Amino acid sequence: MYELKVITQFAAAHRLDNFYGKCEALHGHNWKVEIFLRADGLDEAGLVMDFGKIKSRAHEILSEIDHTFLNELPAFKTQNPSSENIARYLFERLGAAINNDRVTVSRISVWESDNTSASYFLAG
Ligand SMILES: Nc1nc2c(c(=O)[nH]1)N=C([C@H](O)[C@H](O)COP(=O)(O)OP(=O)(O)OP(=O)(O)O)CN2
Ligand SMILES: [Zn+2]
Repeated sequence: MYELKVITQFAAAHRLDNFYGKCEALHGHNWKVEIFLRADGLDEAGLVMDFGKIKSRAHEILSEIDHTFLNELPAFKTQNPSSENIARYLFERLGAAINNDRVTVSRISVWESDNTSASYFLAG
């Protein structure tokens, strides 16, 4: 099994409803995003997938949330833009854009700070 990791980032504002603490208030983060891909085999170039293609797909999707107020986006109208929900959202969006019969987005980790992250990943 092969695994790739691409690190990217976005900046956005959010607040957490039903959270009784300072994160109820509007504030922002520079989120670091780790994208993990897995494949059993390689393509004819010996790659899981071109890093450039992964970065390009990620840029397209992250540009929709970069420098936004996450709570106002359709994806987060009915669920808090917590790091957990952002990780699942990006897992689903990037999976739809990248997965093929050989390659799978296997994990997304989003880091709100140097010390705190949340991940969504394929079980098993
Ligand atoms: N499991 C989660 N916990 C928290 C999330 C989250 O997305 N998932 N988010 C927050 C807030 O977004 C908040 O901005 C971060 O809070 P916190 O780490 O407590 O605050 P600081 O970055 O200021 O760090 P300190 O060093 O503790 O001051 C909260 N929790
Ligand atoms: Zn926050």
